[in-house]
Amino acid sequence: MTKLNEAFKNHKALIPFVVAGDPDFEGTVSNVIALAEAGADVVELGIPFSDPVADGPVIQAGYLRAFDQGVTVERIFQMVTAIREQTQVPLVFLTYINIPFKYGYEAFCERFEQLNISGLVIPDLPYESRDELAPIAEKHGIALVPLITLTSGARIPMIAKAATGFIYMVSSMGVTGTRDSFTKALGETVTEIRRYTDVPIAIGFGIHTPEQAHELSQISDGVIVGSAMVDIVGKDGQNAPKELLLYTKALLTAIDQPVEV
Ligand SMILES: O=P(O)(O)OC[C@@H](O)[C@@H](O)c1c[nH]c2ccccc12
Repeated sequence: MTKLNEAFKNHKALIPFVVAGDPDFEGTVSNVIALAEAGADVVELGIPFSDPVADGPVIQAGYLRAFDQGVTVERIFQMVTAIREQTQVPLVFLTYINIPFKYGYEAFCERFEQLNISGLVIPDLPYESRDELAPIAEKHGIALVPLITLTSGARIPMIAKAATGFIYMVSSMGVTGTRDSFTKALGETVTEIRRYTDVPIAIGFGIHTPEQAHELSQISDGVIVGSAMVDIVGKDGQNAPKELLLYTKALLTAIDQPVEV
């Protein structure tokens, strides 16, 4: 938890997302190391799931490539062990609730703690259903990162007040995937969340150009970039680490730019 707070300290954070097991096990390890080397503040790793309701075509394709490699949760934990031999970059996992449910919440969170994984994002776990998992996550020092959408409305105070780690502000309606523009309502929602919590707010969904990363980091504490990263992995395969490094550096440079007046 503290590691995640530190990731946002004194600067805007960049959180790239890649799929665990894509293009293969060694490839994921190299990709995460490249992202950390480029300066990513946190890396978000997706556990492939068969029915990923919140994911668009690019990330679904990433999950399928990982399934082709025979990805399992156990194999992913081994992958993290290999990653941890080379980098202590804060890690957050994205997974659908069936995965930790089937593994067992206690055992799942225990593994997270052992592997120094800082947080968990679960898109199909509504705030109202978190009580079974939240105390176990907390006991193991894992932040259960809540998602707030443009339609969260009256539920914002309750979600924001209970948030730890950071808040995932979903930029737009629909599934993951790059977007060309963002609604002004986004800034208003971030301001609304701010009234209830000091926990950092990161915006994700749709961001792919350095300009967008810059623009959205100005109204938040950081940005999450997924589909654009997974697209690179899909296209460049074994060369992905180099491309991810360059792309991440370009995003970071844009985020660090002063605001134009
Ligand atoms: O792919 P995008 O549009 O850049 O969005 C981030 C996203 O990939 C990552 O955080 C994510 C992947 N799968 C998700 C499911 C739900 C919420 C978020 C996610």
